[in-house]
Amino acid sequence: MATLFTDLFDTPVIPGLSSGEDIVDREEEADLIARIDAEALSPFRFQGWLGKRVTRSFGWHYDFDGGALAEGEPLPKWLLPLRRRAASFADLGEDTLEQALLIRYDPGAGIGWHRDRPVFGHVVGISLGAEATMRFRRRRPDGFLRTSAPLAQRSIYHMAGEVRHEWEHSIAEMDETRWSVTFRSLANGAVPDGR
Ligand SMILES: O=C(O)CCC(=O)C(=O)O
Ligand SMILES: [Fe+2]
Repeated sequence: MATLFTDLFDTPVIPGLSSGEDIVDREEEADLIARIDAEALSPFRFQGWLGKRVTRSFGWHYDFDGGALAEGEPLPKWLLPLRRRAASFADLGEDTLEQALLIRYDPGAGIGWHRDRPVFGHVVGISLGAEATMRFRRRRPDGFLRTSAPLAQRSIYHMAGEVRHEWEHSIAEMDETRWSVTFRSLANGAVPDGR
């Protein structure tokens, strides 16, 4: 199946990265955006800095200030049908996507270079509102290998394997508002009591 992230020969641009278009329709998109905006979103905190994007997580909360994973509030009911679709797209059991992160990027907000925390496993993201470009880079002895992929409105992506663990990703500041919902599984051993 050809996806946004495949080349002419249907090879993923980066192994482990796949995407699909129109995972929700326009009406569902408008409803999800209203639901996200109705949640108490707060500026992303990182080691004392406040980011421009606003976020809220459910299921598990990774505290970037303290560097710890903590159990959070359960996923709200309105997110469950979207999680079901995300899990089906990524061929995962829906219960394995234990964390949900809501983000709103107001104009001028983006997300800097990072790899998602190792306590998480699969990352499945849904893009709402303005289209963005996700940039990818991987360090090589002689510099960075770079590529990018469009995050179309109402599309979904899945990061696992190489793209998830070997590459960093970022989104440049945008002029228009974008919302995303990302679902994550936990990595094996992320929770000390072994559950
Ligand atoms: O907004 C997105 O789709 C990506 C967010 C992201 O990279 C993250 O939360 O780690
Ligand atoms: Fe990320």
